[in-house]
Amino acid sequence: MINAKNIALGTRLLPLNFNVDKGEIVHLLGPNGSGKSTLLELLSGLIEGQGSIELDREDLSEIDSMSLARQRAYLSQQQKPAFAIGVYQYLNLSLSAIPQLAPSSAERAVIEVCELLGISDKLNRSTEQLSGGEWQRVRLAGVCLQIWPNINPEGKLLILDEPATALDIAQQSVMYKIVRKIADKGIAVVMSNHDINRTLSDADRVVLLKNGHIVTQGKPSDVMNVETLEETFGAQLRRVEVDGRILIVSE
Ligand SMILES: Nc1ncnc2c1ncn2[C@@H]1O[C@H](COP(=O)(O)OP(=O)(O)OP(=O)(O)O)[C@@H](O)[C@H]1O
Repeated sequence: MINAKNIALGTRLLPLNFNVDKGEIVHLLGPNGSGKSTLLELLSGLIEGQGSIELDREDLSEIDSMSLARQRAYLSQQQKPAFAIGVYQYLNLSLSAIPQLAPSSAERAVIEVCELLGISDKLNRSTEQLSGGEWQRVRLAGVCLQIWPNINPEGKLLILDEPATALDIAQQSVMYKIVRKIADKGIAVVMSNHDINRTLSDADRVVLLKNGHIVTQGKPSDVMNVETLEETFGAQLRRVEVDGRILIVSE
C-alpha cells in the first residue's frame, strides 16, 4: 500500500526503504529523536524529503490534496486545540473531503466511532473544554472517520504518531482495538509507539529506529530480543514471563 524508496531528510532521517501492506499494522519503535515522527510526516506527504514514496502505486507528491485527504489520515503528535469548536463540528470537518456523503451516513459513522472511543457524551462540548485524554480521543475519532471504510471507499492508510499519548490504560486498550478493526478492513496502519509490550502483542511488524536509520525490522516476537532493544535504547532490560505472556521490563 505504501512503498518508500531511499527516503531521507537531512540528518533527521538517513536514507531508508519502508513499506506497509494493505491491512498490516506496522509499529515504529525507537528512542526519542530516532526519526519516527520524521518518517511518519514524510509518509503523510505533508513534508517532502529525498527519495520516492508511492501510495497504492501512485507517486505521493503527485496526489492532489483533496484526494490525499480521502486516501490517508494522519494524526500528528498531540497538540492543543488550535481553535475552539464543538466536538461534533470538529469531527464533521474530518469528513469534508468525502464527496456525496449522505448526512445520515455521516451521522451514523460519527456515532459509531464516538461510541467505540467512549466520547459520545462529549459531542456537544467545545474542544477547549476537554481533558488531555478526551481531546486525544476526539483527535483519534477524527482521523478514523476520515478513512472509515463504511463511508469512505478510498481510505487506504492510517498514520498515527504516538496515539496512546495521554490515554489511560483502559483507553489505550480501546485505541489498539480500533486500530485492529480498521486494519481488518484492509487499511494499512503505521504508528509510532513507546510501549514495547504493546508492540510485542499488537503489531504485525515492528521497525526499530535509532539515529535516523533502521536497526532491524520484522515480526515483533522474532526481532524484539532483549539484546537488540538494550542496544537500541541504551537501557538495561529484562524479559519476564507472566501467565504465559512474554513481557520486556526495564531494570
Ligand atoms: N523541525 C525540525 N527541524 C530540525 N530538526 C528536527 C526537527 N524536528 C525534529 N528534528 C530532529 O530530527 C531528529 C528526529 O526527530 P523525530 O521527531 O523524528 O524523532 P522521534 O523518534 O519521533 O522522537 P520522539 O520519540 O521524541 O517523538 C531529532 O534529532 C530531532 O532533534
